[in-house]
Amino acid sequence: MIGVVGAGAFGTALAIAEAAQGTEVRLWGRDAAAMAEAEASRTTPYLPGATLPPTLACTGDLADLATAEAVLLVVPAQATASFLAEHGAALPKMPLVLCAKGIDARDFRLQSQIAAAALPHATVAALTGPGFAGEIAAGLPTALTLACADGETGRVLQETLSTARLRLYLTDDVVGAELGGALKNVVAIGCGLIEGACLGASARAALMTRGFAEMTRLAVALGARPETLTGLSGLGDLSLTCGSSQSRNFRLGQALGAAEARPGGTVEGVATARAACKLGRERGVELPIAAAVADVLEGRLDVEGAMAALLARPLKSE
Ligand SMILES: NC(=O)C1=CN([C@@H]2O[C@H](COP(=O)(O)OP(=O)(O)OC[C@H]3O[C@@H](n4cnc5c(N)ncnc54)[C@H](OP(=O)(O)O)[C@@H]3O)[C@@H](O)[C@H]2O)C=CC1
Ligand SMILES: O=C(CO)COP(=O)(O)O
Repeated sequence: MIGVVGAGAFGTALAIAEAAQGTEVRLWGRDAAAMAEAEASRTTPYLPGATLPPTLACTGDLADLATAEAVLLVVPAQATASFLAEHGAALPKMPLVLCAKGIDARDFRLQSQIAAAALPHATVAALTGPGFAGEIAAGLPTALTLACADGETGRVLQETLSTARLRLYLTDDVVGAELGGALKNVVAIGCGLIEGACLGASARAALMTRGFAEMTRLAVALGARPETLTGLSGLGDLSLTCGSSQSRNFRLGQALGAAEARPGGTVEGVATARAACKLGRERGVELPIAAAVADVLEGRLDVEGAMAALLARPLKSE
């Protein structure tokens, strides 16, 4: 049995993908009444049109996950620390697969660092890469990165979690995989800003490419291997989210660029932009794009001002 903790769009999509091949899955959500409603109706407001497969059970009681062979943690990145502090002891002592994409804005820790501190004896892995919840739930072909420092646990998880439609590639570079997934959200907001402000496809390609260089610089300074960033979890997810309005990060940028109201929902790149700037300052890594995105998000610059600041930087070699 696979346990999934966090019953939003992505947690439910992963639960559906695993259960679609007949695996028993238990999906936990913090709102017991909403979970009872999902269990009865076989639907969820987070994924309109999706049907929960028969082997997927919804619950509001973490004790129902006690026999899970692995647990996927899919609460938003900014909630991981408080969730593990409150409920970590109730999770089964089985590998914990971290699925959120973000850096904690309070103490600048990665998800794996938060989990290691909260559950020092747990084996943790990260699941990241290009995949929209709606597409995964619909059974469309998707490839993701599974990162685990322990090779044998990683191989078992890769076998257990891969399905006919969801193909997991394995790496032991947890820091690289996590940072690819977290930092691409910041660049996706930037690309959305360009789209919303009608600054053109050329500007978007430039921001995406220079954003990728910036992601790699910071990730390597924090211990990642550069080739991890060229894989699914970095370049793969960047290319998905920097050009699709299915991405909430891209959509937020688009709305701000067009001077429209901010859409709601989980937009991980907002907190991560600020956290990345802090980590960059600490490590002496220049992050002009993350800084420009943070400046716009926090109202210090408008899109034109941010673009002017980027264009005025000294000319560089590539
Ligand atoms: N959606 C996608 O396509 C993808 C998302 N991700 C990542 O997955 C993570 C989750 O995103 P997503 O599922 O889309 O977000 P959603 O906004 O769809 O859902 C978030 C879920 O987390 C729950 N939640 C929030 N805070 C807590 C908490 N403190 N304790 C327990 N549960 C909590 C919410 O509960 P409630 O309903 O009660 O508010 C909700 O069920 C993000 O890091 C995102 O980057 C990764 C790849 C794809
Ligand atoms: O990370 C994602 C797809 O890989 C989802 O992107 P958003 O969080 O921007 O919607």
